[in-house]
Amino acid sequence: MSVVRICKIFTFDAAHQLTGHTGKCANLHGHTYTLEVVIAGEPHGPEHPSDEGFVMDFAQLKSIVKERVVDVFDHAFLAMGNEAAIDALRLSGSKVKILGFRTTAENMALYICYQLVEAGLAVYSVKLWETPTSWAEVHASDIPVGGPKYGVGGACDIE
Ligand SMILES: Nc1nc2c(c(=O)[nH]1)N=C([C@H](O)[C@H](O)COP(=O)(O)OP(=O)(O)OP(=O)(O)O)CN2
Ligand SMILES: [Zn+2]
Repeated sequence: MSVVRICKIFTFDAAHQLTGHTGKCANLHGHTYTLEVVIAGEPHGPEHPSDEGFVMDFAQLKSIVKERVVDVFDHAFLAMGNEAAIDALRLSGSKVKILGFRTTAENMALYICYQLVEAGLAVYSVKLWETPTSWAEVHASDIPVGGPKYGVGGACDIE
């Protein structure tokens, strides 16, 4: 049998702020993110009659990515943890997800990839489109055992 890669594509809307950035992204702003999740494996054989020919049922993949990532991030303020707006947003009842790292496309792709590996998926890669012209891609095989390193300046343990 041959290894085949399959992909499912998701979108979610979220706000973030790159505090300390010298450009426009230092402002609190939002994106409609597109997430491409690629799974690798050999298609099932006749011993799995329902899923024969599938690497993985797209419906099952959708359900896991939705629960672990999309539903967590959608319509949230994705925060490192030190943004001044957090308290006001929480007071107003807004959804805030503290990630503990600077919410660049690169760091978010690393985080998402690791979350999905931890969920038991045979992740090959994730690609996160932050805008229609900007994306970051992570190959699961490049993530160290124990999880991604986000950089000394990007870590934050504020909860
Ligand atoms: N390497 C990175 N650079 C930037 C990131 C990032 O996560 N990684 N993030 C931002 C901003 O958050 C925002 O995404 C702006 O990005 P940009 O591509 O510049 O957005 P535009 O709307 O200006 O895109 P155009 O297609 O060029 O109009 C900034 N940089
Ligand atoms: Zn942005």
